[in-house]
Amino acid sequence: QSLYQQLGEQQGIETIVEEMLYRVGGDERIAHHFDGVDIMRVHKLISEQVCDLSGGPCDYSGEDMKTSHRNMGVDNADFNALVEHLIAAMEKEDVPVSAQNQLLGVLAPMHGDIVEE
Ligand code: HEM
Repeated sequence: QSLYQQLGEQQGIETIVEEMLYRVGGDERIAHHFDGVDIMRVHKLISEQVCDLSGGPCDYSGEDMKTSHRNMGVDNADFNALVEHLIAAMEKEDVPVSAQNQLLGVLAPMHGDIVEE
C-alpha cells in the first residue's frame, strides 16, 4: 500500500489537514501566525502538497516553502507544535504509526526552509 493509500487517499488527507489546522487554530502558541490568513486556501494547498508528496494523483500548485514562510518568524517550537497537531490528527484518523512516520520523514527536510530563527 502506498503512503497515499495509507493516509486515506484524497478524502483522508483532507480530513487530516482539516483536523490539524483546527488544532493549530486552538493553540495559542502558534494561532497568531494565521491571523488574517485565508485558511481554506491553506487547507487546499497543504492537502494538495501531502497528496503529491505521498504518491497521490496531485500536483502541488502553491509557493515553495521558503517563499511562503518568509519573514513569518517561525521558530523550532512553532514547527514542533504544528507537527504535534499533525500527529494528533493522523492518530485520530487511525493512520498506522509507520505511515505517520513516513509522512513526517517527507516533511522533515522542509524544516530548514520554514524555520527562520
Ligand atoms: C511541515 C511543516 C509545514 C508545512 C508542510 C507547511 C505547508 C504550507 C503550505 C503548503 C502553505 C501554502 C503555501 C502557499 O501559500 O502557496 C503554507 C502556508 C502557511 N504556513 Fe505553513 N507549513 C508548515 C509549517 C508551518 C508552521 C510551523 C507555521 C507557523 C506556525 C506555518 C504557517 C503558515 C502560514 C501562516 C501560511 C499562510 C501564508 C499566507 O497565506 O500568507 N506553517 N504552509
